[in-house]
Amino acid sequence: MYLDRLVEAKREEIQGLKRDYGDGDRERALRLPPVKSLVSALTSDPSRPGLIAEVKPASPSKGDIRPDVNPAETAREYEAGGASAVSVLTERTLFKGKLANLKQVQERVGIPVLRKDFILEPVQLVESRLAGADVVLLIAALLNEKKLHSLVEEAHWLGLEVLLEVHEESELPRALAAKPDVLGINNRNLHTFVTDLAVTERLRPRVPAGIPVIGESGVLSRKDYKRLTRAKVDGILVGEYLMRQSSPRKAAESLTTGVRA
Ligand SMILES: O=P(O)(O)OC[C@@H](O)[C@@H](O)c1c[nH]c2ccccc12
Repeated sequence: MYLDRLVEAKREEIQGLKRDYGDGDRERALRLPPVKSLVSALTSDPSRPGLIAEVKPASPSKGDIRPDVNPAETAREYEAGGASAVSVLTERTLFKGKLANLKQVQERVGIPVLRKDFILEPVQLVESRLAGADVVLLIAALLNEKKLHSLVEEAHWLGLEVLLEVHEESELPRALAAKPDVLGINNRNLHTFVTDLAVTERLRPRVPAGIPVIGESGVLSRKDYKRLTRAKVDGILVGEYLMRQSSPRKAAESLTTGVRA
């Protein structure tokens, strides 16, 4: 299964990181200026969800989407098109991302930047902060309760915000108990790749007030975007659809304008 292989490859990468990164790097990360808040970006206009637009060169289910994409240019276009935040895939093998894309994007946009990768160990949080992330993704299905808590805590120490992603209702209590900043409901089943917007519709009402919620994956049209808007989410994360349009700015604009909750 691809996810197992991916996690295994990450574990090897983490061994390398543990050799390369030391206390000095963590100290350096702790001294960085504050991040740009995704929570603020998503809650500033309660009348509509914020668009989180993703730089996604490829994916395990679709193969190449836009492997030659210029991440910084695309992110600037997303911002000009009204996006509230940018998500940058940094996973190399299946998503054809790289860590350097994060910094390039962060240096060119004024909106928060999310690092999308498979984070399993605290050293990856230091790496993320130093590479320019404002927010990191954690995936509930990959982390036990103890790991989840310690990663959220360390992320907060480092000044990062945390987007914690769930797909199953059974993951919700554990996810909320970890006190992430934003809860993501992934419409894509990570094992079968099947996307179903009904996942957000089903889980959204199960989340208590007080934490911003975003619907992720499977938005392939303005109609889909409107459907998730009706599910009363604070943000909507869109990757593939935006990457396939010739103008990322116009594509972002077409999703964000005239859509009201
Ligand atoms: O391209 P889509 O269907 O619009 O999906 C974007 C985003 O939600 C998806 O890339 C994603 C959601 N959770 C993830 C976890 C790892 C890698 C990727 C993801």
